Amino acid sequence: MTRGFAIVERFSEADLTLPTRATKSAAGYDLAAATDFTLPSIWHLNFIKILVTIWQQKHLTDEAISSGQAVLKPYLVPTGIKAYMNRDEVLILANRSSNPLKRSLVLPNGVGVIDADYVDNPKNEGEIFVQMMNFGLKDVHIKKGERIAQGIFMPYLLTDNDDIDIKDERTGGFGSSGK
Ligand SMILES: O=c1ccn([C@H]2C[C@H](O)[C@@H](COP(=O)(O)OP(=O)(O)OP(=O)(O)O)O2)c(=O)[nH]1
Ligand SMILES: [Mg+2]
Repeated sequence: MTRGFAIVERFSEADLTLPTRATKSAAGYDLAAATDFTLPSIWHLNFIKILVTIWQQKHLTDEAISSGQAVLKPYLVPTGIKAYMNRDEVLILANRSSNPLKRSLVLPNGVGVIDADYVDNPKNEGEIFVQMMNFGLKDVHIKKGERIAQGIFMPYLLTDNDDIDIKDERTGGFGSSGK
């Protein structure tokens, strides 16, 4: 087994399909949403929410923001998919170029980096989530099975003095290795 995709346990009964490439020379494997998912427009803040946001900017601690208490935050769209690969490879998650153009959907992290040691981690089995924000005026309703991003497998290189004795094992994602 060199590299590939598998469905995570919690979606084993959900009839998901594994990512595929759309054309002969497409670099990216298209990843789809595992469930229906609504991405609210970032502009849909009513007056109260605007006040709350201003208040939060002043008073929320970093911990509260990272635990999801901020009003303006990215959403994590589940894919129900994990990716396995060789240790010296990485899956780069990129937006589909049609997403910003047609649906105002942006990946706030620019690209997602799916590490080889993310797969089967004890916290979420290595499920890939796509971070998204909707900069359009209307809410966007994503349907289960709709393609939302693409994953490109690539080799990565190490520096001369790389510390090959790193013993830390990945326990999750999204800040699991500390700040
Ligand atoms: O768009 C993304 C980006 C990352 N991940 C997962 C896979 C990746 O291996 C892990 C950690 O990502 P990264 O190293 O970019 O984030 P971090 O903030 O440094 O978290 P950590 O401390 O867990 O490394 O989170 C996703 O599912 N989707
Ligand atoms: Mg990291």
